[in-house]
Amino acid sequence: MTRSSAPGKVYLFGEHAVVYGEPAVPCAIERRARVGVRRRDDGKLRVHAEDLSLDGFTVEYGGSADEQPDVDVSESLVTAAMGYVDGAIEQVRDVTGEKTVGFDVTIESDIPLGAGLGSSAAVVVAAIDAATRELGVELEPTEIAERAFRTEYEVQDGQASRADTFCSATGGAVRVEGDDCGSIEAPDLPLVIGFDGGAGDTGQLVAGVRALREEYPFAEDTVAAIGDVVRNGEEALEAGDLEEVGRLMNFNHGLLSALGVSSRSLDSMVWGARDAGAYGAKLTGAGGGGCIVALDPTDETETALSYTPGCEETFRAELAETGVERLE
Ligand SMILES: Nc1ncnc2c1ncn2[C@@H]1O[C@H](COP(=O)(O)OP(=O)(O)OP(=O)(O)O)[C@@H](O)[C@H]1O
Ligand SMILES: C[C@@](O)(CCO)CC(=O)[O-]
Ligand SMILES: [Mg+2]
Repeated sequence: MTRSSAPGKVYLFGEHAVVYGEPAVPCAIERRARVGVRRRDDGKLRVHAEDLSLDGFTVEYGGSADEQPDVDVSESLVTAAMGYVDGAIEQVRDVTGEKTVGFDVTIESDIPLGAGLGSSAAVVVAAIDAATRELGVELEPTEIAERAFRTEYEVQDGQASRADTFCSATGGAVRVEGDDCGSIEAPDLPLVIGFDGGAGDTGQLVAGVRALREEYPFAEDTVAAIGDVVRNGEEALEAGDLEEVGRLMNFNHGLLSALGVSSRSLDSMVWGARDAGAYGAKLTGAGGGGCIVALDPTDETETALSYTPGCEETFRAELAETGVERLE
C-alpha cells in the first residue's frame, strides 16, 4: 500500500474569475485528504471512500464502460466520486505508460465535500502521487499539479483553473493566473472558517457564471473587477495590511454574490463575521453553499458564527506549508 495526503484550500481572492484568466490567491489549509493505493493486475479499479456517505462505500468495477458498479448508495454519489478517481488513474496510466494497470484505492478525508475547501483537488493530487509511486514513478509537485488540473478540467466539463490543484500540490499561499502558477509570501493570516453543512457542485456553478457572462456583457465586467480586487489584494498582502486585505475580501464577496454563486446561509455567515469585527469575510471556492472564510485574530468571529443561524461548524484554519505529502 502506498499512501499520500494533500491539503484543501481557501481562496483569499479570485475564485471563478480565475477560470477566465484573472489572477487568484488561494491558500492551502491543514485539512487533508489521504489516499492509499495498491496495484492490481486485473485492470480493475476498486474504490473505498470512507467519507462519501454515512458508512462510506466501496465500489469495484473495471474494463468496459457498460460494467456498472454494484453498490447500494445513490448513483449520483458514485458517479461523482468515480469521475475524479477515474480521471486521476487515467493520468497515472498515461504518465507511467502502464495503460491497463488497476488499483485498490482507499480515500479518507477531513475536508468537507463540495464546500469550497478544495476536496476534489486534494483527492486527485493525493491519488496521483500515491498511484504513481506505487508503480515506482516519482513526480515533482508541479507535474502532479498539472496532471491533477487535467483531471479537474475534464470533470468540470472543460472549465477549470489550475488554482486548486496547484495550491494543493505545492502548499502555502499561491498565485495563479492562467498557466502561470507560483508560491507567494503571505503574512500570518488569522483564518476562521464557517461551514453551513451544505455543498455546491463546482461544475454546475462554474457553468452558471459562464452562462451569465454570455448573456450580460456587464457580467464580464464583474469578472474583470474581481481581477482588480485580486491585484489590490496582492499589494495589501505584501504590505502585511490585514485590514485592507479584509476590506478587499468583502468587496470580492459582493462581486461573487453579483455573479449568483452566494447563498442565504453563506451571506448570513459573512455578515455574522463582519458584525463580530472580522477584518473581512467572503465565501470560498465555488459557492452555492459550503464555507466562508473570515480574517479575525480574536475569538469573536468564531463565537458569533457558532450562534449564526445556518452555520453548522466553525473552526480556525492553519496555513498548510506542505502540499502533497508522502506517508508511506
Ligand atoms: N473524501 C472523498 N471521497 C471520495 N470522493 C471525494 C471525497 N472528497 C471529495 N471527493 C470528490 O470531490 C467532489 C467534490 O468536488 P467539488 O469540486 O464539487 O467540491 P470541492 O472541491 O470540495 O469544493 P471547491 O471546488 O469549491 O473548492 C465529490 O463529489 C467527490 O467526487
Ligand atoms: C470556482 C473555481 O474557481 C474554484 C473552485 O474551488 C473553479 C476553478 O478554479 O476551477
Ligand atoms: Mg473542487
